[in-house]
Amino acid sequence: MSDTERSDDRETTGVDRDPTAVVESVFDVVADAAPEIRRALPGRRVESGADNPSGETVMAADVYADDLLADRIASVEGVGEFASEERESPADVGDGLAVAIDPLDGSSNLRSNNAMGTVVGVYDAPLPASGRDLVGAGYVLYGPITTMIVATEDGVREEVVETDSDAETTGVTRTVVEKSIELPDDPTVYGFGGRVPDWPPAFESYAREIESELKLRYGGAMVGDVNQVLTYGGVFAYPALEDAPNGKLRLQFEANPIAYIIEQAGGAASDGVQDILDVPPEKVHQRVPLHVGSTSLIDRLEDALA
Ligand SMILES: O=P(O)(O)OC[C@H]1O[C@](O)(COP(=O)(O)O)[C@@H](O)[C@@H]1O
Ligand SMILES: [Mg+2]
Ligand SMILES: [Mg+2]
Repeated sequence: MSDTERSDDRETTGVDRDPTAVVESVFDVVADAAPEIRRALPGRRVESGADNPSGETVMAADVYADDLLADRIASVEGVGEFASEERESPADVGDGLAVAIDPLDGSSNLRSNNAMGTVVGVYDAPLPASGRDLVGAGYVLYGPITTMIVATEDGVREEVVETDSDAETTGVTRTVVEKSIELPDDPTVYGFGGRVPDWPPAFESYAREIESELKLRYGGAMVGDVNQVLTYGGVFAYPALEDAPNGKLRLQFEANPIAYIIEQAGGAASDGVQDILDVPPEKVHQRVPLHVGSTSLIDRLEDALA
């Protein structure tokens, strides 16, 4: 397990309630909302007409998931700040920890009916925060089965999330199916985002080596692609591109939570030079190149990009 200790000179949120309980309450909210979000998808595979703060098209399902989670997370005792990929600025919602979400990750997969997810990071610091301030992170994967990966300082677990009734908010059952996930020793899969002609030459050379060793698994939703790496070992990247040196994914909502999860499972995460968790937070919607997976493959990536 990697060292995710925070240094003492950074600002904390000064949360009153036991932070561990707050984190689990946030996970409860996200898990309880998952079946509702899943049920809401069929009629919301269309554009909402708005762009988000990153300048991307917002789908109707993005709006639905964002509204639902914003209200419920803001009501959790011990949550003081709420931010979303879909909202310009963080909202002050009381005293306590800061929660950052990607309400629907991979929503361009709605039309083609492929995997999507919900990502959440809980920080003990005002946003934008360092990944070292994360006290928990997780994601829901809306695949053939709805699963949730939850990471805390105690490790990483996988739950299956099910409903046993058609009721809107009742009947959600969570079953832990993996108590302590560790990346497998022998990596087998890789998935890299962006168009190949847009990759910087050093990344392309690395990719050529990796594709001769591992099997390609790329589905266009970070959560789905990262879950393949968590399950089988390997490497996922949305790298720097020639015309987008910071890549596509957002530090607060996507890269930090995923890096925390993968590192707690014994893997590594890098922006190409340094651990993602050490990337200085500058803006809420800041983008960062993301490379995560088996430690040996991330070490090689950093050597290749040096
Ligand atoms: O369509 P591309 O360029 O392959 O990008 C896919 C990447 O963009 C994302 O969809 C961005 O996330 P959002 O859907 O939350 O904006 C990631 O899930 C995924 O890794
Ligand atoms: Mg996303
Ligand atoms: Mg999203």
